[in-house]
Amino acid sequence: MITVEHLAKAVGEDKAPVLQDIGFQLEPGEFVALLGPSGSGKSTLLRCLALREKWDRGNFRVDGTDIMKSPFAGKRKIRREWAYLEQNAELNPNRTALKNVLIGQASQTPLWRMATGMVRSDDYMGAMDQLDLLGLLDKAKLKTSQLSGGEKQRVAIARALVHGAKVILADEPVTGLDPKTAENVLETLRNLCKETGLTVLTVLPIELAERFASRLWVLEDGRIKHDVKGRRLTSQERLHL
Ligand SMILES: Nc1ncnc2c1ncn2[C@@H]1O[C@H](COP(=O)(O)OP(=O)(O)OP(=O)(O)O)[C@@H](O)[C@H]1O
Repeated sequence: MITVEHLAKAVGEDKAPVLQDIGFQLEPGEFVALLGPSGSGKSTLLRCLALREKWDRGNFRVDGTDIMKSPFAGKRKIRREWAYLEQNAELNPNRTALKNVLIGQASQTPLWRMATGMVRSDDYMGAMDQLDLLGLLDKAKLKTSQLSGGEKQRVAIARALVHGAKVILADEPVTGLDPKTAENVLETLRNLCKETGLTVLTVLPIELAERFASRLWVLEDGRIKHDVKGRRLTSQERLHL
């Protein structure tokens, strides 16, 4: 269970308030789409939850751990168990897609493994399975510098899944993908949410959000103005989107 209360964040030199009072509870297995006009704070919210931004205020509890009050254990938990996927996936361009998936992110992998690139042979099959699931089997041996933006994003998702992420925070993961590939990626994530209890928070276009997410949040004035489960948005709720 993830609980956030009164999250506030101001940005820039003039300290413009972007997030003013964000609060929610999330159960394992939820697939949340963040919606809202440009500049409404969707990326800022994901970055705050990934602890890539310092919070100005707010309470944050994950599975009973108070993240703010136990900075060391709390932050380690988030860095190990949560994956944050930026709009431009952070991958090693000189290594293949497969190696990127196997080696993992700096926060999830022992240093010696990052440095040497050594992996256990039994990890190999799992990585190939995940690349296959995301439609990347034929790209596994290519360096990620040779992949498109969408392919890199899917490698980053495969990497998060292989390393057992419990929560994925993904900023516009299907932007730039062709419609069929985008649907495949979102269907994979949706199935993982249902079958494994993975939690996903992501920024998506509204059409895809309504088809794939189990919960829709509309951000406005620094708050979650609408929190909708199991249905589409009404015309009133989508007024400013
Ligand atoms: N580091 C920063 N310095 C100054 N302003 C910032 C910073 N980060 C974000 N902002 C501003 O905060 C506001 C919210 O930005 P954010 O990227 O979170 O919005 P968004 O809803 O994700 O927008 P979009 O849909 O266009 O990606 C914007 O006005 C943005 O310019």
